[in-house]
Amino acid sequence: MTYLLPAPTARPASAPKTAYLIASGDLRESANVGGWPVQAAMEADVIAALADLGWTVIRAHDVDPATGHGFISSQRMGLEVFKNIPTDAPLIVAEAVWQYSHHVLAGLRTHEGPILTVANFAGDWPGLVGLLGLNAGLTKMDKPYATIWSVDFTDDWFKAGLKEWTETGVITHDASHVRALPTLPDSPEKQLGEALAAQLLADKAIIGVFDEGCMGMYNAIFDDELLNHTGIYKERLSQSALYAEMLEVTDAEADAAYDWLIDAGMTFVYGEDAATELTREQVQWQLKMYIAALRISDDFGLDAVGIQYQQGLKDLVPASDLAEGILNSTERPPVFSRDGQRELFAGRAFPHFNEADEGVAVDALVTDRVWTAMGLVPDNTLHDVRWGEDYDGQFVWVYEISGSVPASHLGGWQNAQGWRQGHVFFPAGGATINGVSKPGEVVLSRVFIADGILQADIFRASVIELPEEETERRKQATNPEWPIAHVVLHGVSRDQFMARHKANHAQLVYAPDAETADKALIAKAAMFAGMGIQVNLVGDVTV
Ligand SMILES: C[C@H](O)[C@@H](O)[C@@H](O)C(=O)CO
Repeated sequence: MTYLLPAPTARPASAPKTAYLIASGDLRESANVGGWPVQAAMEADVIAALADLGWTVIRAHDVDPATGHGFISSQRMGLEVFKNIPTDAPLIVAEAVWQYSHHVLAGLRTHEGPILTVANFAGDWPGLVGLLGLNAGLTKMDKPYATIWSVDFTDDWFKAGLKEWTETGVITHDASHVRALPTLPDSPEKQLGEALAAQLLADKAIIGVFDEGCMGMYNAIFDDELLNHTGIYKERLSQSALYAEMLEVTDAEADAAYDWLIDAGMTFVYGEDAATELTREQVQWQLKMYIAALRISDDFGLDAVGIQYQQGLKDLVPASDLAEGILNSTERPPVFSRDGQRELFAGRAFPHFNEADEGVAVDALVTDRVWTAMGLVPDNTLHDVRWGEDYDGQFVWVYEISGSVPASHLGGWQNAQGWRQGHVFFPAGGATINGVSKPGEVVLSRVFIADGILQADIFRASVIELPEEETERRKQATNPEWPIAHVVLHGVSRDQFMARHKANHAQLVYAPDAETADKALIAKAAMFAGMGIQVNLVGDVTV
């Protein structure tokens, strides 16, 4: 018997001083088309910088005349593109937009040549967010890569880094700001963190995930075999069930939640045209989602919940952000059981992890428990690490999540404005919780997978106030409909942060003052460590 054996795919041979370039994109064609001009300009800059070093760049996939953009827009397309790349060729992944990492991770996993990820340090599209998400995915996969970024690709730091990559396949970054958590001296905070960890390990907790794997964020999927050792288990839920539950919520119940928000001072910027403007009907669906999410959380005895939204639900109902920000707020409209007899999770925030990011789930749950036990307001949120620039001699980050923060971060519901989500990302609209995060002392963190284990980076920062014109400039330079925080990291430079951070998100929680923030950080670090998570202190941290 003879069988017809598949012939191995013929790939081109690599050539000296020649790199291939690919660009991972969004699944939403509106975002790919919108972001393409910025991507094309960035790629030209990168190619010019390599030409100065005597290198040639071959783009491994063309601009598609049908769509008008040159992004890899699905995992399948990624597989096809990789068939045209020599397995040992130097490979550049260039990103000026938010991208779905899984479009390219399959190809990158088996690529044998040196890999460089590069982004423009710019705010107009979430390219830095995309870069950080991709790097975190590669880190989780244990795949070596080099990474770099630049405002205009002409600065000496960028040029030196690029040269190093062409010569060695790596780029060395300064990691002197990171240290392992030392043995903590005994303190009430250490004891609290350890006791909370022991309780979690013994009694266990459940995070409810409405559809895992949002927007290609491989880094945000935590394998059960790693997660369960921390005491946390997943309840896998379907967004279809959430939608079905939303249909059961009455208008009167959603109206009551709306009236609560209005009484608390929230305002909404309404228009007429639902295709591009916010309508009361969109908000009604968002409030039904809020109520439905809490009812399902009650049904399953959840300790935290995450809604993916961005695939599936985005074509069905308005954005999840309003519901998410309300859930993460201690002060929120009451929600009752279906029979109206019991108020659900009364008097407390219910931790929600946006974009079903399971690193955020672990962090939100821990933060909620530590801050609550210390008598502090536990309201916490993820932010996209979006961009930043110097202001008045210090680097001020733009932390900006795509739609929601707890209202307390804005100083209260009276400072929260519902703006319509942009139609490029959110066709069905819905209100954001827009505003400017109040100045104050914060603890930042990120739980991530590296070296095959769960790790947590934990660091201190201040949210500062900037003049109104500067805030407005930063909002207009990014997405003005999204809430912004002006973040100054303690003892961490821009490039140290970019090189080290292994996620597109960072978790942020306030403390009333610096001393309390330092103490709460210790309790949080002790709890993470007690859960078996490797803790790293980043920047100036007092322990
Ligand atoms: C709408 C956009 O895709 C955003 O959702 C994206 O930038 C992220 O939030 C990624 O974390």
